[in-house]
Amino acid sequence: MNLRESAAAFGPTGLRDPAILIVDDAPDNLAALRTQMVEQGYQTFVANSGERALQLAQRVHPDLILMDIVMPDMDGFEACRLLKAHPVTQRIPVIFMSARTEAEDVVAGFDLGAVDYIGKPLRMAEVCARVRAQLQIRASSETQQEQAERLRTIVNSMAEGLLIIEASGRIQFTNPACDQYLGYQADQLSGRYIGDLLNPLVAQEYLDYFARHAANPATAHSHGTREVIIRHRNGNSVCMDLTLTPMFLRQPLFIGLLHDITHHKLSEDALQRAAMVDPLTKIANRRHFDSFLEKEWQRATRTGAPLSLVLLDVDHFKLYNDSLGHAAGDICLQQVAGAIATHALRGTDLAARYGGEEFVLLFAETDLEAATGLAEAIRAHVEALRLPHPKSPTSPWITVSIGVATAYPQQLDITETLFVAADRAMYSAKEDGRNQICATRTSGASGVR
Ligand SMILES: Nc1nc2c(ncn2[C@@H]2O[C@H](COP(=O)(O)OP(=O)(O)OP(=O)(O)O)[C@@H](O)[C@H]2O)c(=O)[nH]1
Repeated sequence: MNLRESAAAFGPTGLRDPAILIVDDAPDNLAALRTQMVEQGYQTFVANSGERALQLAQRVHPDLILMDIVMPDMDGFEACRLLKAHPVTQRIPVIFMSARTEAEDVVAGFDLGAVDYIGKPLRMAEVCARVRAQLQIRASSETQQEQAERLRTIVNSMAEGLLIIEASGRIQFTNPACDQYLGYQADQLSGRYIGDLLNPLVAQEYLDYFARHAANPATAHSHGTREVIIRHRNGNSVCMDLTLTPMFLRQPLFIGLLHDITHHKLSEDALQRAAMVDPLTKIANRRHFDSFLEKEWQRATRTGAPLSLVLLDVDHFKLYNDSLGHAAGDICLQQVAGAIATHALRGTDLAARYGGEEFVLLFAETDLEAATGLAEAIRAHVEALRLPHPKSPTSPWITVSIGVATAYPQQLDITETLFVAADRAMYSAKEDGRNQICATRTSGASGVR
C-alpha cells in the first residue's frame, strides 16, 4: 500500500478502515480473497507464507488474520502459535481456512486460540459474514476495554477516596487516594472490613443499611453524606465526609466516596477556640467564663461544694494609660493576665479577662479560706512583677485590688449573686487603700453571710 492508499484507508471520522491480513500460499486464493475484502471496504495485506505473515502482523497490526493452514515451511498452526506467543500480535483474531475439516483439525485450530474455522472450498459470502462478525466482536470488546481504561484512569487519579464495599462490610477495592488518606499501601485495604476503620457503632449502622438494601435492592437509596471519624493506619483519627451509594451488579455493592475534611475541621476548631479567647491577653474571654461558670454552678448545686469567684481590678489604670500611653497599658494588661493565669491550675479553675482592666478567676470546690489564700498569692505575684507605675498615688508598681466571694449554690440561686458579692468586696478593697483583698461569702438568695 502506498501513501495515498494508506491516507485513503482512514475514513471521514479519522478512524481506520478495518485491516485484514490474508495468508495463503496459493496466489489464486490470495487474489480472490483480496478482491472480496476490498469490496467489503477493508484494507488488505497479503502474505504467501507463515514467516511473511508474522513479519507483516507485527508491522501493520491488522484487525483480523485469515490464515490458510497447509503451507510449505511454516504451516498456519505454527504461525498462529507464534502470533499468540508474541505480546504485540497475541490479541489479533485469527480465522483458519482449510480443506482439513476433520473434527480434530478444527479443535486443534480453536485450541491454538483461533476465533473461527472456515472449510475450503471457500464460499465467499460466508467468509465475508464470518469476517464481519469477528470484526464486530473485536470492536465491541475494544470499546469495553477503552471504557474500562478510561474509568480506571479516572478512579486512580481522582482526589477523593473511593471504596467499593460488599454487603458484609468487606472492602473489595480502594483507589490510591483512599489508600493515601488512610495510610495504606495499594491493595492492603482490600479484604478488610469497615469495622477495622470505623467506630463500632457507626460501622454497625452502615452494616444495618447494607443488610436492608441487600434484602430489598429495589428500595435502595443513597445513604447520603455524613461526617465520620476514620482510623488511620498510624492509629490517629481522621475526619472525613463519607458518601455511600448502592449499586447492584452480580451482588449488592456500595460505593463509598471519602472527602478529607481534617483541615476544614482544624480551622473550624481554631475558630471555635478563637471565639473563647481574649485577643489581647490570650486568656479566656468573658463569654467563655460565663458559660464555664454556669456549668460549674450547676455542678456545685448538685454536689453542694463551695464555688469561689475572685474579681481583680488593676489599680489606677487610667493614670497608667495617661502617663505611659495606651500601648504600654496593653502590654501591662498582658503581663498581669499572664501572672493571674498561672494560678488557675486545676481543670475546674478558670482565669479570664472580664473586660477593660478587670479580671476574674473561678475556683470550683474551693471554700472562702482557700480562695482568699489564692487571691493573696495572685496579689503578691502582680506586685512582684514590679511594673513601674510612676503616677500611682498608692504604689510605685502596678497593683491589683481583689474581691473574693464564695457561694454554696442552691436550686433557685443565680450566678449574679456571686458576682455582685465579689464586686462589692473588690470596691471595699479599693476604698480601703487598694493593693489588697476583701472577702465575702454568699448563700445565694439569702445574700451575704
Ligand atoms: N491600655 C488599655 N487600657 C484599657 C483597656 N481596657 C480598659 N482600659 C483602660 O482602663 C482604665 C480603667 O480606668 P478606671 O475604670 O477609671 O479605673 P482606674 O484608673 O483603674 O482606677 P481604680 O480602678 O479606681 O484603681 C480606663 O482608662 C480604660 O481606658 C485596654 O484594653 N487597654
